[in-house]
Order: sequence, then structure tokens, then C-alpha cells
Amino acid sequence: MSQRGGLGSEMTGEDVPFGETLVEVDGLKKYFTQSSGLLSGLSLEPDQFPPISVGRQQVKAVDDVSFDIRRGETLGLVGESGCGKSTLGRTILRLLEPTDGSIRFKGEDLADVSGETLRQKRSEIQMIFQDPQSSLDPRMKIGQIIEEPMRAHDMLDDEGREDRAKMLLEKVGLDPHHYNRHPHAFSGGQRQRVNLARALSVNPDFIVCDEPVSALDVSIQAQVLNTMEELQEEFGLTYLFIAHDLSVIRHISDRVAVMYLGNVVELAGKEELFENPQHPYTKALLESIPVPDPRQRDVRGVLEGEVPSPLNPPSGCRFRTRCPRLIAPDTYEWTDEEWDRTRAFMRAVKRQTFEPMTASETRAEFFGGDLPDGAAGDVVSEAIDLIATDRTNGDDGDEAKLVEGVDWDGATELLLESFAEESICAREQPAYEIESQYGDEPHHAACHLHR
Ligand SMILES: Nc1ncnc2c1ncn2[C@@H]1O[C@H](COP(=O)(O)OP(=O)(O)OP(=O)(O)O)[C@@H](O)[C@H]1O
Repeated sequence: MSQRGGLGSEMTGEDVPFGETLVEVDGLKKYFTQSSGLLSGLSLEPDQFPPISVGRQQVKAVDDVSFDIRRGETLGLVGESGCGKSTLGRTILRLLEPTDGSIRFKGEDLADVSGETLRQKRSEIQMIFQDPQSSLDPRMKIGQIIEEPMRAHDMLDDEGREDRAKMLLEKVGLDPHHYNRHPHAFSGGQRQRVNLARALSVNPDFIVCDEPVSALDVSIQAQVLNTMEELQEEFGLTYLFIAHDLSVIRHISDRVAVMYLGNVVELAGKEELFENPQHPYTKALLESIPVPDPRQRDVRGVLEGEVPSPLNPPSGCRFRTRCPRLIAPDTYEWTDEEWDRTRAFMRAVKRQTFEPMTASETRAEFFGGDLPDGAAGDVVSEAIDLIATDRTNGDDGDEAKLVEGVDWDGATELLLESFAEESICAREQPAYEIESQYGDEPHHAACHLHR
């Protein structure tokens, strides 16, 4: 059980036992309203004055996210840059107002509390950011920095706060005699330890850690992570740990949530997630080849194609536009081989990954000479004609004329509209519970392959 640093409040009836739900996130959405580009967003409104309006678009940074965090655990949150991790963390802390959905802490919706109760709740939830450099005021001594939250919460008297700050310096692995030093006298890792001490000063139960070790050298990262684990044990802390680096997530997490474009696409126990990943996005992340420079060992740019804009995310499964396992549309009859070949061809056309060739060479290259049977084959044949170097226009008189250039865009649009947009992946949002191979934690995978 937590010692609460020997100076904290007593356990109260509302304290949550270890392993029970501490934080409940339900249907959470955070949209940012953004004015669109300079002229593109202007539209003519003849019935009003002035007769123009500025279009507003919604950045769907977090879109319908639900999960629980249990007392004493670390839930890792991983995903590529821009997928909404920080926004999710900040919305859970109510640094950002949710657009929809709820966040319950110890069973209570923070939206329903106010005044002294809210102030009290706020001290129970803290956040640590990535950049210890900019989050520490250079003019303040670290003792004052650590005491600041206690002062804001009227906790203890001057002497009590100083004692507690020194005790915490020691707990985070720093020398209490450095109480009067300024942040510039400390290394990056030490500054992050100061941040930890500051967050701990007000006895929080729950800490959102947003990329806390990303700015540190790898050798220092492990030391800071170890200290965080020790503090968690000693103070009974619960962490939501945000990182893009899978090795950091693997080090610290009990369970892991994988985020993609505003959605949690997979959530499972750590071992289950790393040993038995079930979402193609998670698999792609895990299969990414580590680059020699460990500071660049992250998940940026390892997947084919760009993350689509959160202004207009794909329908159904958000990963489908980059997914190597897109499911065959049931509007056509396929054999598995026909669909595999068609899907590979569609991806190659979309990304223009090959030099244009004649129609028969394209058939041979992608389909071994045999197009799919029936209507699907007709579509493929039409698409091949659009990108073939012997592309002809037979409508014009008797002699077919060779048409200049290949029509990549036309072929892409035809294939996507006929096939990709007809797939269940485009039509329904996936959410499935599957059986875990490792441990007995539930395994959530938002992928129609598990339907
Ligand atoms: N205040 C804001 N106004 C408009 N859009 C925003 C705002 N904050 C974030 N976004 C957008 O929301 C999306 C999610 O951003 P967020 O910072 O949460 O992602 P992230 O996964 O934490 O990325 P990173 O690891 O790069 O910090 C991005 O497209 C981002 O541009």
C-alpha cells in the first residue's frame, strides 16, 4: 500500500483499491475547430450580410476513445506522431475541454465537480511533459519549483514544504543539498527528476506522463524509467505513459493502447500486444526496422504512405487506406489469389511504384497473365488500359490512336471506388474482443479481420 511519502493525507473512503478502475474514459472526443485555408474556406452566402462565410473544419484529434486505467498500473499509449496521444492525455486531465464523452476519476465525472472538490481532485492528477528544459522556470531554485504546487494547494507550512521538497529530491535520486540550485545546473535527466519531484509534491494518485524520456539519451532514459517504476511502487501511483518509442513502452507498461488517427486500434496486456499483435497497424509498427542511431528509433515514417488528415479521416477503419490486409469487397466474386493480386496492383497504382508498361506486360507482371473473373476483371482491365504505354483511343475513326501519357489518377480513382470503398473496412467501424494467448487481460482489436 502506498506510504504517501509519510506526509500525505490518510486514506479515505473514496480511495480505490489496487487493481480496481481509477480512470474511466468513455466515448471521448476532442475536435479542434479550425478556420480553413485563406480562400478555399470562403463560400458565397447571398442571403446574409456580408454575403460570404468562412468555412470551419474540425480536426478530429481524438474520436470516440474508451478505456479504463486501473489503480497501480501503467497504461502505455503509443502511435505515430500526430495520432492524438497528447490531445488525449490533456483532455483526460481536462486541460482541454472534451467535445463529447466522459472521463471519470475514482468514479466521479470531473465535469460535475467544482470549487474546493475540484481543487482537491486537481492535486490528485498531475502531468509530466517531454521537455524538462522549458517546463522549469530558470529563475527559480529547484526547491521553490518543487514547492510551487504545494503552495498553490495550501499544503503544509513553509518548513513542512521544505522538508517535503528535500525528501522528494532524495526519492527521485537527487541530492537534497541541491535544494537551492537553479535548473541550469542540472542535466536533462536530472531536470526530468526535478519535474517528477514537483508532480509528486501534492500526493497525486494519477500521473499523465507525456513523452517524459524522449528528449533524453538512451542510457539516461532507462535510469529515469527505473526511478519512475520505483516511485510508482512506493507511492502507489497510476501512470498513463505516452510515447512513440516502442522500446520505452515495452519497458514501462503493464498494458498498451495503440492509437492511430484519433482512435485506439488495439489494447492488450504488454506481453500479448508485443508477442501476439492482431491489428495490421500494430504489426507494422512492431515490424519497423530499427535504425542504427538509437535516437531515431521511433515509429515515424516506417509505414507506407502518409497518415491521412484528421480533418477528413477515412470512413470505417481509419487505417484501411494504408492497410496491407484490406478485406475483399463482397460486391464481387473472388478467389483469395485474385483479391491478393488485385489489392497489390491497386496499392502499386495508387503509389505509382512501377514504371508504366504495355497492357499485356502489366497483366503479366501483376496477374500472371490471368485477370480476375467477371466484373472485377473488367474493372482491372479498364484500369490497366488507363496506365498502359500502348494506351489507345479506339473511338476515333478506324485507326486507334496512341494516347499521350498514362492516367495514374484515373486508374487510381477507378480501382479505389470499385474495390477499396466497397470493402467492409470502408463501410463499418471495427471493434472486436479476441482471446489472449498471453495472460488473461482482454484483447481489443479494432480490425474486421476478427469479425
Ligand atoms: N490546438 C490545436 N488546434 C488544432 N489542431 C490541433 C491542436 N492540437 C493538436 N491538433 C491536431 O490534432 C492532431 C493530434 O495531435 P497530438 O499532438 O495530440 O498528436 P500526438 O500523437 O501527441 O503527436 P506528437 O507525438 O507529435 O505530439 C494533430 O493533427 C494536430 O495537428
